[in-house]
Amino acid sequence: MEKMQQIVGRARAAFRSGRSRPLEFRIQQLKALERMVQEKEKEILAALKADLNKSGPNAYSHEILGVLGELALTMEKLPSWAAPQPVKKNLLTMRDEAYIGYEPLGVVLVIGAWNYPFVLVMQPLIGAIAAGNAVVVKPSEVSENTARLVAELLPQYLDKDLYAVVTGGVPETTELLTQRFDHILYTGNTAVGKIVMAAAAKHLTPVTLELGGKSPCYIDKDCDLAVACSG
Ligand SMILES: NC(=O)c1ccc[n+]([C@@H]2O[C@H](COP(=O)([O-])OP(=O)(O)OC[C@H]3O[C@@H](n4cnc5c(N)ncnc54)[C@H](O)[C@@H]3O)[C@@H](O)[C@H]2O)c1
Ligand SMILES: CCCCCCCCCCCCC/C=C/C=O
Repeated sequence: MEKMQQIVGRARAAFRSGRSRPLEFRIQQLKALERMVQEKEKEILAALKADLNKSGPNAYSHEILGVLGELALTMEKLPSWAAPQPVKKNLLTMRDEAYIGYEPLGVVLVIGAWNYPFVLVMQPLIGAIAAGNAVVVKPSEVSENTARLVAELLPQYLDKDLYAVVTGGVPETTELLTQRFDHILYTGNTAVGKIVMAAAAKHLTPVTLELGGKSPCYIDKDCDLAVACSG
């Protein structure tokens, strides 16, 4: 418990320092992330091969291209996305300067799933950094090589206190979820989605849940029905 408290506490203290807020800082961190993906492409593809036997072209198109695309789009658009938006004045606000300003939430937790273990933690991480937050990333323990690589690489390229990685499975995630976050992004199955939402509710933390259970599935006649239906 104390370990998770320390990790989240360190991220919160770093967030409170205010250094994640300036646009230049966010873009610099996103550039560093882009450099990480480009420089460590071979290691990322090797981890995906070891975990899931993904071929190079499949892993590159599904897990690397999307991350590089998200980074490029975010770095290009961030100045306009983050800019204050003017709003129409009314009787109550006619003497005021009226605009919508976008504020970071604080400390965001990203929990990834095993099937796209790199892209599913990187894309939410990109959004959270772009919005000026501190982030705790918890990759899926099922894809252990990718999880280990993410934990090894992120501190080499990003601000170590603002952006932390926690590895581990159910016990570690359960412990992590006792902490207060300002937003939680979870990808995975629906049953665990309910656990995440219940833990978040204790702190009135908003959640974004990318759940399963809605994908069409074709089972051919030569499949073992017991195995195919066991999930
Ligand atoms: N909607 C989407 O974008 C999307 C994308 C990818 C996967 N999925 C869905 O995700 C599902 C696969 O995910 P999974 O759940 O098998 O992945 P998983 O086993 O990797 O678990 C996901 C995460 O939940 C954590 N976790 C597991 N049990 C927990 C518990 N009891 N308490 C707290 N945390 C726990 C794991 O540590 C992991 O980080 C599939 O149904 C798939 O369709 C959805
Ligand atoms: C040759 C180009 C092919 C591009 C294919 C891109 C496909 C992107 C898929 C991303 C998957 C995101 C993870 C979703 C998992 C759901 O379970």
